[in-house]
Amino acid sequence: MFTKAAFRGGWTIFGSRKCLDKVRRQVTWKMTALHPSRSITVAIEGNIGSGKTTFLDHFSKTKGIEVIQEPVDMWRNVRGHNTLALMYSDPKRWSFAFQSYVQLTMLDIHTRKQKSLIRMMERSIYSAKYCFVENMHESGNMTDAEYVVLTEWFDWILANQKVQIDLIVYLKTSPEVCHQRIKQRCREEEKAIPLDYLQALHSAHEDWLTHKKFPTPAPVLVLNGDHNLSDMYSVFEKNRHKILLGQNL
Ligand SMILES: Nc1ncnc2c1ncn2[C@@H]1O[C@H](COP(=O)(O)OP(=O)(O)O)[C@@H](O)[C@H]1O
Ligand SMILES: Nc1nc2c(ncn2[C@H]2C[C@H](O)[C@@H](COP(=O)(O)O)O2)c(=O)[nH]1
Repeated sequence: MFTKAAFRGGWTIFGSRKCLDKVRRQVTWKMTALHPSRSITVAIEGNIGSGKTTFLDHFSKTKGIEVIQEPVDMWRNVRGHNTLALMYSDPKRWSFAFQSYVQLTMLDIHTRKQKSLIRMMERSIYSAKYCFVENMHESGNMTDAEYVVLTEWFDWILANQKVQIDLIVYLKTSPEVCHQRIKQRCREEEKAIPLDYLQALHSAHEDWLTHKKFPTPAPVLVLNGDHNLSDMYSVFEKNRHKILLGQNL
């Protein structure tokens, strides 16, 4: 560590005041880099099977980070009804009901009291609307009337509730890789997910996060999610300071 003398007599040890100021800036930046001055929320976005849970598991080991995974188990058991399975089995019939409940559960997460300085949440109310609801409406699985009712709810929530996020980490994983990983994970309800559904969801994420077809509520940090597991951990660590500062440096 730098001693007080070093700072006081900077010119003697560092050769010049300019050099000392540079060192001071670097030390200050390093010291704040892992401890933002206010609470921040980071949303991990990406296709099904893109590696979001793996990302969250990795950072859950860091002290001072609160991790909230997607409430999939709540969607699988709404007072005894598995709405996730219903949606996959008959999307035309169940997309609206399922997305209504997704929107409610995500709102609940966004508005929960934050337990740590840094909160990392799997997906957000934004991707539910801008990716999944858009895809269901475009694919004809949601009627115009259902779409506008969900949009009215969404617009009211944004106008009346605190659902802000400070950084979006976008795990950009190719649909083909997601498809392989979903098979590997073999979640019962997802066994029949076709590649073209993942391709449509990839386009929806790209439309939102890359082409900005819809507002992005925070800076977007794009990480290539196609690497193998050990390389992904290196990618996570290489970007740790950007992720924990809650901004795309
Ligand atoms: N980089 C990777 N390489 C190989 N398998 C991975 C990688 N990341 C995740 N997986 C595996 O793929 C499946 C889906 O990963 P997961 O993190 O659950 O994705 P998501 O939460 O985005 O759906 C899991 O079985 C997980 O162990
Ligand atoms: N139709 C929607 N499905 C959603 C939404 N959010 C998540 N999901 C599905 C996709 C997966 O089958 C499962 C968990 O997602 P992972 O990406 O974590 O595997 O839930 C949504 O808003 N609409």
